[in-house]
Amino acid sequence: MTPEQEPRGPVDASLTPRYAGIATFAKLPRIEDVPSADIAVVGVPFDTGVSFRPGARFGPSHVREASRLLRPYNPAQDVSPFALRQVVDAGDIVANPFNLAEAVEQIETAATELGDRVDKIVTIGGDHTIALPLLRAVNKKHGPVAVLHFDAHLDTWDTYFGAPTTHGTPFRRASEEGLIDLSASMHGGIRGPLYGKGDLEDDAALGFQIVTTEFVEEHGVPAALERIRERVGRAPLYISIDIDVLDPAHAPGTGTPEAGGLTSRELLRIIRGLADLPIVGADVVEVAPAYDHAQITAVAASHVVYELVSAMSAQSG
Ligand SMILES: N=C(N)NCCCC(=O)O
Ligand SMILES: [Zn+2]
Ligand SMILES: [Zn+2]
Repeated sequence: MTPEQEPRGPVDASLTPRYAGIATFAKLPRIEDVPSADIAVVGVPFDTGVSFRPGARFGPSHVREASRLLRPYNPAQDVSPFALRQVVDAGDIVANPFNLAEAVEQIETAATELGDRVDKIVTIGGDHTIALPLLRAVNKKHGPVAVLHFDAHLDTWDTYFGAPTTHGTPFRRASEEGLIDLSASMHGGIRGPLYGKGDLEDDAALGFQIVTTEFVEEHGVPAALERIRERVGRAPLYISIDIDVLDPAHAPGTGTPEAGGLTSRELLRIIRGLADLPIVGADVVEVAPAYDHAQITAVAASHVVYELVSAMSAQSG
């Protein structure tokens, strides 16, 4: 690589204090500032699809603020993602807060266009509704993908107040549209009260399998990873992470918190254990800063994004 071809990394924290300057993700360059990019982090500030507490529209900027402290070498994966690939912050996708259908189209269009410019995208939400247009965009590029979905919630419910497109329904809609390889898809970290037993039956009928939080507690991360890896195989993999998969102690800043979740340490270990899989895209959603304290949730989310980018960097190219 000639020096001009070398990726432009984050602002050097030994020359400019981390707390100075505008917060792009990890102080990385903006997409406009480099000739081309391999991996883009993009925000989708949108929360018109929520069933309970609003506020995830402020998630992207909150996660970027907390990402200032990330450093360029990731010892857990033995990789320097920002040196290996050109990683950029692609800013925020504009999504109409007053018209959910239009917003969903805007997100699909913008994610498709961005997907034409870069190899892989990690999206910061926004509420979980955005996974539907993101999967539509991914499907155009890769066909049906295995979906590994970490969440307290199934998000395969049918409708809320008659509305089919909400943050509780993206994986039902994506399944119906054939966007997902349902022979290789799985939920991780599911827990908490449901509307009825039928929720689980409906979910299984769609084709999903589940590794619950209880399974992780009972058998540990290695056993959970074994089940996940057996299920997803080597299919192109999309990872969707609802930050409420974490215990509210680890992620209070979210709209539909459920007690008894994973620790951030467990989630980070799980992602690291998937780092060699063909991850084609990912999202981290449902960070709602109004309920956060001391950036607890945003720090966790920023590290989750960092582990995803690290894993992708070893595969892109
Ligand atoms: N995707 C998230 N975070 N939550 C879905 C919860 C839907 C419900 O209120 O039942
Ligand atoms: Zn959730
Ligand atoms: Zn969710």
